[in-house]
Amino acid sequence: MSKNILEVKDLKTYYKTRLKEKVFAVDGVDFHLEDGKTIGIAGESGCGKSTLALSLMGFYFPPLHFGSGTISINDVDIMKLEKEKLRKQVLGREIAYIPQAAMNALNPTIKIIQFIEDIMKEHRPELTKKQVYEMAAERFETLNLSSKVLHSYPNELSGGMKQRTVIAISTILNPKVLIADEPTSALDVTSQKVVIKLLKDLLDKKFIRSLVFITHELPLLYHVTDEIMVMYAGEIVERGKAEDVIFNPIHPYTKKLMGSIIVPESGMKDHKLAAIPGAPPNLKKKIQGCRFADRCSYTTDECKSSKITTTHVGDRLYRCRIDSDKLKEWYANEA
Ligand SMILES: Nc1ncnc2c1ncn2[C@@H]1O[C@H](COP(=O)(O)OP(=O)(O)OP(=O)(O)O)[C@@H](O)[C@H]1O
Repeated sequence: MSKNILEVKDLKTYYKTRLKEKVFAVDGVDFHLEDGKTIGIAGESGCGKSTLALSLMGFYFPPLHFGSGTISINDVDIMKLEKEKLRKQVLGREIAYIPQAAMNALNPTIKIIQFIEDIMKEHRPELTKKQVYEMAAERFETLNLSSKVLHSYPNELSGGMKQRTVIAISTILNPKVLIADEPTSALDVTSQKVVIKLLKDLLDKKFIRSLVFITHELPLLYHVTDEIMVMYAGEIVERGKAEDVIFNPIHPYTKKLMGSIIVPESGMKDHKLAAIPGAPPNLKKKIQGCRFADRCSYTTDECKSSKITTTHVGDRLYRCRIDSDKLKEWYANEA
């Protein structure tokens, strides 16, 4: 087994609102990512995916606060690092993050090359402007992006090209892990495919070693990541090999999530679409029992009152008190 590049233990992070209320957005998350592996994080809007990504990067700026737990990147506990060390030694170099809608946040008055020059000034000050340009041009060409893009302003680029450019800039220091938050949303299908191809190229060419891909479109991950974690209401409710989670879900939430999404895969064309009834719980309140209980078809009184733990079945885990064989039997009877 290879070493964990990312390891998170019982992580709890929360937002403090202006009314001083706490929103427990990441509530006891455990996970690890092996060096060289890719993982997807899926779940409905508001289940805590982006907050988990921010938390992994140590971006604790109000209203987001660290509660408890540990986050280790390449064996370094980032919560024990000074802010300056974290910024200079870990962020960008060990781990890079592309936030949601990053392509729209590029300063429109700055040429693409200048974003790269700014990164290099901080991390590779020994390089001349010419060397930075040559290095950037080579990287862009290797990734099938014209080096002409370096002379462009962000607004001169199409949406898809802007997103590929953001990804190329964010990975210029060859970080070990890239966390990409919804990198394909708001793009047309062709651009989505090109962005996914770029992420695969980055992995193949070893510019990055591991990838965390966040999306609300669970089936998309089938083509992208080795494994999938499903998040619901601040918790990880299921994890397993991408194919298993998509085609053979255990947790009733994963099952419902798959049932609510259009799946272009062959063999799944006949599946009936159904929205998940109700809404996720209010994360301002401490929740007793299963967080999905109010929306689940199989809920019993015990689900609402008992402490729900994580069950491991081989390399699969799920957070439901009902036995996986029983759940599968019910799903088969319903099909
Ligand atoms: N700045 C904030 N202040 C207070 N609560 C917040 C803030 N940002 C997010 N939240 C809350 O934290 C919870 C998790 O939100 P988060 O954005 O992490 O979910 P998500 O799964 O990434 O959703 P999306 O796919 O829409 O980005 C939600 O209940 C959300 O309302």
